[in-house]
Amino acid sequence: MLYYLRNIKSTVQQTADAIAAALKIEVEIADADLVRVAGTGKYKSQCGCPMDDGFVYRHVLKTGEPVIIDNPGFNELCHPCPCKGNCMEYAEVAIPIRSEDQIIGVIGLVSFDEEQTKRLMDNKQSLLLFLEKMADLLVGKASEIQQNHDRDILTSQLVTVLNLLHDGILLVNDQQQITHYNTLAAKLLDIDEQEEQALYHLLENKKLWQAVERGETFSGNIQGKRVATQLYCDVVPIKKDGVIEGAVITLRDIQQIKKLVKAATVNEIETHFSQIVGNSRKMKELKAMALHVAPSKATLLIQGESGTGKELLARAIHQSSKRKGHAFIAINCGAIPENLLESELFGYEEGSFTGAKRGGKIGKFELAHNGTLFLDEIGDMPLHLQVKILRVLQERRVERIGSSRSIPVDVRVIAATHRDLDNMVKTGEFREDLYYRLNVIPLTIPPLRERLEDVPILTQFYLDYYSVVTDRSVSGITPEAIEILSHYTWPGNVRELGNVIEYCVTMVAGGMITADTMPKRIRTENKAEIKDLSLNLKALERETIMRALTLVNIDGHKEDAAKLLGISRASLYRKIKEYEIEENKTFT
Ligand SMILES: Nc1ncnc2c1ncn2[C@@H]1O[C@H](COP(=O)(O)OP(=O)(O)OP(=O)(O)O)[C@@H](O)[C@H]1O
Repeated sequence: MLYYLRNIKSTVQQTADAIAAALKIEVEIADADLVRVAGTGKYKSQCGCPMDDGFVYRHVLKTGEPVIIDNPGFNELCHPCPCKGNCMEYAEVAIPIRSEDQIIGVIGLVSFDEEQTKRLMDNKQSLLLFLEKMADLLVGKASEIQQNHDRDILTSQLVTVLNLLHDGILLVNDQQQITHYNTLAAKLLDIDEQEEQALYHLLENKKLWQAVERGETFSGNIQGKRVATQLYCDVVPIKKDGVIEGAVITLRDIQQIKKLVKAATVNEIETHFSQIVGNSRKMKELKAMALHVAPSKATLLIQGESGTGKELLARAIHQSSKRKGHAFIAINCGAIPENLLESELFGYEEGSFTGAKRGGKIGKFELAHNGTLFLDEIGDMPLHLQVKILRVLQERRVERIGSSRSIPVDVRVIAATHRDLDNMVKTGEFREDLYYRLNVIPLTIPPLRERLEDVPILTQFYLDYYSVVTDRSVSGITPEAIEILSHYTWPGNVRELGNVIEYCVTMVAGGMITADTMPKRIRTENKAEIKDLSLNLKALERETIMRALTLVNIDGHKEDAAKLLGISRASLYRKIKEYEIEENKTFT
């Protein structure tokens, strides 16, 4: 590292004065750029000036060797000097100021009379040793100043970085004293910068204090002592060569975390009952029922086939409840591997299992505090987790994996499934106690095939939606196409209908949706269905006619049979012929 004598000007001057006083001789000290940094006697007034004719010093700086000149003007170093022959100096000693492998300056002693010259020349060797010691002192001081300066810069860089962070940061020493904190920590904990700060003055939690003292990690909710705010803290110990030096504590305002969660879950998808499309009697009844139970605290179970809108209904219920200002957290129990599901739901403490994240993890129950937790596909929940869910529902507290601390949670659970839970209880696949707990208010969404009258309105809804989303307007849909949609069985329910309309809107691009532009499977199933239906109708008609003939006891009473059937005698004869009914057969 390169040190600069100009950074320790006053120390350099004090050193020059001390040498001059001790040796009664003039002293000048130059830096590596040949600028006089300090001087005594007649040189004092020339400090800060470049030494243009410092041929001797230039040589010392270049070679790193001391120089003694006892015959100024005759020494070969004096040859280029313009003052050669008029030199006022009697003798000179110059030694390098060396820092590691660099020369950072020169100390020069100059005599201006015989007496000074004698003193200089008689004690050459001890003088050189003395000057070397002085040079070392200057290097030591320069390095100390430079290191302080570098440390100050590093500190202010760190402070800037710390203050840019979105977490509060406390640095604590091994005595639990706070040595540094950023502005957010000062705000979160109400730190008074005049006071000396001990950790226990600011944060109320023995486990946290112990973790710092023992050099252990810690994560958890903590109450600030001077503020009402609940904080989420992480402690990471600082150790050097195995010795505890202190810790870094990060602080997050729990309300802020919740706001972020809410922003990510609520604002984006606010769902209202008006968004649940459907005017069929069954849907009207369902929506009325759901609207009625929405404000209550009751746990709900929504049953229905895939794609019938279970999550949509759950969101609408949340939005119509007092919890709407808080998070709606959805988790699909069937889509998460069994070994991860538990930690997703309940969270875990740091170090509770191999692979656990540093700082632990907040579970969905905690995230949904004050809000709604939507447990989709609850029928896929493993039995051992069903027990844990039941416990949370009963005790309204949750325990993270690896923690004995139970955290109070106020969560409304809405569960959903496409499976027959009633039957699963009978076969032992679903716990009866949990089933009854969840099924306080059951809501069943009918499959689309049981409310085909909703197909036209849903079709229009998706036509409008996908015209906007795909930016391709459609001029309309033919009655025949609507007819086909209305006769399809919709195994994938509303989701499938939405997909079909998206396909049509994309395919026709500005034109009319017709039967021919429908996906093939919809058209083919439909034709087969219509054929089936007409065959069924014919079979039914044949059977009814045969029953009527039996009732009136066949022979001679065809008129009565026609009356019973509400058709003319001629029609009855035509149909007997058409259906090849054997007239003399007795029908029982
Ligand atoms: N009545 C409806 N009105 C408007 N959109 C609906 C309706 N029902 C369902 N949808 C839409 O259909 C899609 C599927 O709905 P949702 O995810 O709520 O169904 P689900 O029953 O939860 O399905 P799964 O059981 O497969 O998760 C969503 O895009 C949803 O917006």
